[in-house]
Amino acid sequence: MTTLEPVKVGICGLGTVGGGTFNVLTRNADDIARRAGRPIVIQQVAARRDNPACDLAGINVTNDIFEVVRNPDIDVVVELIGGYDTARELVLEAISNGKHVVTANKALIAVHGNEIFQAAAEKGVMVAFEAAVAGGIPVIKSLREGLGGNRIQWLAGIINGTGNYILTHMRDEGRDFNDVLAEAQALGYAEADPTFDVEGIDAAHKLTILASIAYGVPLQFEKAYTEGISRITSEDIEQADNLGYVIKHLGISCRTDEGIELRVHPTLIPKQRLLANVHGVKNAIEIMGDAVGPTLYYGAGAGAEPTASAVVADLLDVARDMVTEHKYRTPYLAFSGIIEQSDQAPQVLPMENIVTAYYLRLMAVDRPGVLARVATILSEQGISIEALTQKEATEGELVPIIMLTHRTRESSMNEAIRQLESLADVAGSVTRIRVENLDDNA
Ligand SMILES: NC(=O)C1=CN([C@@H]2O[C@H](COP(=O)(O)OP(=O)(O)OC[C@H]3O[C@@H](n4cnc5c(N)ncnc54)[C@H](O)[C@@H]3O)[C@@H](O)[C@H]2O)C=CC1
Ligand SMILES: N[C@@H](CC=O)C(=O)O
Ligand code: NA
Repeated sequence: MTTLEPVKVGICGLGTVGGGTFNVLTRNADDIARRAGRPIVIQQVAARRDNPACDLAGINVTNDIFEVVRNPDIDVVVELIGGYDTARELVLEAISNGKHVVTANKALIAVHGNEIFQAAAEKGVMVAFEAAVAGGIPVIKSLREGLGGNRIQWLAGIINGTGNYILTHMRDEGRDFNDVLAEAQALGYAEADPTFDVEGIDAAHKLTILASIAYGVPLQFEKAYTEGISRITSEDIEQADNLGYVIKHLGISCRTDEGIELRVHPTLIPKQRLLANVHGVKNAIEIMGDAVGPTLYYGAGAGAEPTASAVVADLLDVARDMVTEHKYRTPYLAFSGIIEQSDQAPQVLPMENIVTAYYLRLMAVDRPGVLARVATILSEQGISIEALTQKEATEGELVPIIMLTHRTRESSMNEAIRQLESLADVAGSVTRIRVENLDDNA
């Protein structure tokens, strides 16, 4: 029996995830070595400053991340600095130096992934990114390998831990948005720029990656529809609750006859659905395959060691597959030749073409005929109302009118909202929240 050489790893970035990865790799070294069939050793760490959670005694530490990708003794570069530009440069140089790459950087993969995978394929190296989607949940591996026999019909998930943490604490404790966001930042959940979390950009990065793996299409982040949670009010949370729904921030991607839906937005989910009961930093993704039916993946979507769990699992895969010829390895995005055949791929649908149900809240002057005028506008756009509530008001006061509609096309709803907002009876803008209406009966 031949004994394999240790796999030598260089970690770039020693923040939340870098520190977690260092500690998990060190603490569980024996089990990891037995699983990989050889030790996985930390050869070098690049950090701008110490991480108090890590004991770096005896470790080769540099403050130059590029020293790691140029270090001839390193087999695998672990990119945990985050961001687009320097990370892209670092990863492309690592690849060009023949090193395998593990990254947790969804922004990098969603935006520069096509270029990175092309370069990696030419060089015959692996790029693994399990931590990039839903932190510790092994959803990339499940979708890419575990569901490999299925035609994927849709997937929907809570894929931003910070956003879910904020919505959960606002709803359960009536706390202020900014106060809960500061707490999520202190816990290490948020992105360096937290607008990525609250405006849905981070979730759109992750959805882009999942959709590409699900349907075998190139990464197309620029076509994702992105709406965040910053405009969700406690009034809407309460109204949704009265109607039997919970508001969650969902990433949804469906395969339709017209193309692929790729959308991230706040969504009303019926309280009894599993996704409605995912709280705090937890993430969950429901995936519908034609053979398996619905499956659900649940766990911590952010945090040092949950995310490190995924980084280390990737290192194990890389360690095992280093001895396999590149053409026999699992393709980066599950399907072979995605980027080469991009002109034949199904198109991402413009948002105006999607069909869904809606929650609408408008503030109206309480005078005779207002409901009839609202109903006429909706009916002229072919939109039928499933439920309507109007609160009692005293003379001249603005009252909320809350409606749930049946499924309709987004373009019709855009036109109806435009007309509603121009009514003299309606004050301000109309709040629209889409209602989850995915069919999970396989
Ligand atoms: N925090 C989390 O729960 C999760 C984060 N991620 C991703 O993991 C990556 C890292 O995120 P965090 O650890 O949260 O960020 P962080 O900000 O805690 O850590 C990044 C570290 O990289 C260092 N760094 C940045 N540029 C550097 C450079 N040029 N040279 C040397 N050091 C440099 C920073 O000083 C910092 O210590 C990001 O891509 C993020 O999106 C993914 C899943 C979960
Ligand atoms: N900021 C992200 C971190 C994990 O991807 C999140 O909150 O989900
Ligand atoms: Na993951």
